[in-house]
Amino acid sequence: DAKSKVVILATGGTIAGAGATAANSATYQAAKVPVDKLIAGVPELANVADVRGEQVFQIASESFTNEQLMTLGKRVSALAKQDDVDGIVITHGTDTLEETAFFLNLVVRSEKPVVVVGSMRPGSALSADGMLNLYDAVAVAAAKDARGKGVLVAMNDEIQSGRDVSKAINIRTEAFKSPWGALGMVVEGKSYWFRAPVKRHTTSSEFDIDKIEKLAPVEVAYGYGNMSDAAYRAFDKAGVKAVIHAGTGNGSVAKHIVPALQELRGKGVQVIRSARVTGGGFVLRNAEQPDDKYDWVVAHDLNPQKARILAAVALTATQDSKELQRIFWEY
Ligand SMILES: NC(=O)CC[C@H](N)C(=O)O
Repeated sequence: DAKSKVVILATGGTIAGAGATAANSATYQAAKVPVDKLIAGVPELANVADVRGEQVFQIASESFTNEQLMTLGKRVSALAKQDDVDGIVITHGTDTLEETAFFLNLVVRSEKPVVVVGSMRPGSALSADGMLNLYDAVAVAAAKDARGKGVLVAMNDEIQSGRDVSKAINIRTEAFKSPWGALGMVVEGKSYWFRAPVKRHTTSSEFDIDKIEKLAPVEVAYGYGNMSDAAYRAFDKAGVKAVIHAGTGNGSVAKHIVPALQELRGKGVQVIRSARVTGGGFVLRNAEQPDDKYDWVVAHDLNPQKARILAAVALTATQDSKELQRIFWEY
């Protein structure tokens, strides 16, 4: 059997990090080690695929911009169209890995496996997790049964849906959780599957990175007791197309914030209710707030940062709040 051909696109993060000593598991510099060195560090990759690397960026992922998402997405899409590419792995900082994975899940029109991977400890640390995570990610990207399941995240022996997964812990290697559970596991280079996503993604998506030029500006404000409307007024001045309200409980909105949000909506800004409560529920429409009356949108089960990604993509195609709500139900 010919081995699968997998391209590793490196963007930085802790998986490319280096610390002063092996005891530095948490204090180190991210985005230091080039992709060829990452690949050379795991000779076993050659057992599961023919791999080659490309250095796309060398950054910590909290600094990822919309322009960088676009650049990465267009590169993934171009590679996925090539006959000599069977799967793509993206090494990424963990802080915003969930956003990039969801973005690619929405806009890359390919059945080929796209697997995003990071690590919680730099390669220089005792019990570094990056090498096994990279091996697992390449093994999943090379696997035929990973095709058509949307963009995946392989971390800590688990295969997660890029749509659902979130960084939930900042220190432990079991940092990534999905409220709906992992899709499967990867053990010694073999994938084991237990469920598949039902939301629209990749080949069943109406969005296509090849046809998008610029993402819409969307900002997020966090809800809490005594919240003021200052952030929303500032976002409005800055020219946003949508605001994500990371509301309390069921995406609830303090009564003294409602007038500012209605004012923004009146000017055409979309108001999207997400929630700071992310353990495994979803925001119910017309509960806590009259969304129909105010012409607001609910983010379904998407956390605020994922809701930002979907809104930034969807608003390249429509400015209609009903369409936007349909998209939030379907993706
Ligand atoms: N574990 C990590 O990758 C975190 C490092 C850095 N903050 C980043 O997201 O790139």
